[in-house]
Amino acid sequence: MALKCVAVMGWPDSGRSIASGVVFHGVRNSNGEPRKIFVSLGRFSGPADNQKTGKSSTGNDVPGKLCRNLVSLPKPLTISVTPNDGTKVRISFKGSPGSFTEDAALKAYPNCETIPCDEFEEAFKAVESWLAEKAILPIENSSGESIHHNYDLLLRHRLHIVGEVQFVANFCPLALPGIREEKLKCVLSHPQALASSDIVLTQLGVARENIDDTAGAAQYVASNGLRDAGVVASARAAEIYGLNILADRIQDDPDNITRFLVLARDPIMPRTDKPFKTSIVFTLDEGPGVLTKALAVFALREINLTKIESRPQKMRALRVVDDSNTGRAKYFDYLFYIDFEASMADPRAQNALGHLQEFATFLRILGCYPMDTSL
Ligand SMILES: O=C(O)C(=O)Cc1ccccc1
Repeated sequence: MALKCVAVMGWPDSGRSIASGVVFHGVRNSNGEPRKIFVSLGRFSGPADNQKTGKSSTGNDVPGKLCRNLVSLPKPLTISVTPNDGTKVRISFKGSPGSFTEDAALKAYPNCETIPCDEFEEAFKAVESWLAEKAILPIENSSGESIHHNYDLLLRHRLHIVGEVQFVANFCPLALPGIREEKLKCVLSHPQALASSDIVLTQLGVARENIDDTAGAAQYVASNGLRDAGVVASARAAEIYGLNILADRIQDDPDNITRFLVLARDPIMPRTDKPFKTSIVFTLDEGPGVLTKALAVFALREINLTKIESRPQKMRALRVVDDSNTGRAKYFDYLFYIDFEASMADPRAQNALGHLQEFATFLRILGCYPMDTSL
């Protein structure tokens, strides 16, 4: 099997983006048809540079006054690249202003304009429709929980992973000014924030109510003047919605890290001068030892795996959109998501994926991006 790499560049002067990418040819499927792994594809970059949404965290459509000045700004990781025309990079995220996801966006892109969305799907669509240049979404945390829904969205959409952000969320109990923690009967927050703050919340003896957005919970308590309800949210949420910070870092594990992915319409060019990670998803035929064989393609080349996730697909069709954007219904027994520590510019990674493709029934590279080594 010959593995050929082709770098494709084109149309820089025509108002279109440079189509840059790496195509791996030479593999045939069981019907003898050629198959290829397509890493990336150029896109039209013209329209919508001045488009704005009505909903911007910097546009301040948010009620509440500043209350305390206890905000610890996240340490910059700065993947940050400001667009050439001097405008701020627009980053969509699910949640309200003051959420931890927005904190993560500001860590990586300190000067960005964040675009709050009601759902993860909307954050993807904001990028696809040019309302945002990037989306950011949580994917897993160091307690071992993965956000499975977001894995499904990665596959259903054709955005590329262009970065990761590792972020230690500082969970703070918040309440209306003048309310002491003994007065609280219940605490509202994202299930992950509630679960991670179990020891302190148990000591407080409060009921817990799940809301899928910590900052949204803060906004709710503030705007409804709830005197017997607190929230677990960020110090920035306290500032935005005019709540008091009752304590700091109440998480059971002070080092619990949440990992976020940054997505964009175009992939970034893989490099080898700094540590890169690659994320892939694939399916295998059923049979004894096939997963071992799949993992061996990395072990043989001494490529470290940082994540493996499997998602059963027995019960429902999944609409898969590949880079050619020809969506079709597919039924898989299992999807395997793997992150490995190598750049696609590294021949070891190219050979490993060429090898994997010899027996994988589906393979897509979700992105190749610099590792966040800031923590
Ligand atoms: O609700 C938020 O603030 C989020 O951004 C989701 C989340 C919740 C807890 C930890 C990390 C991200």
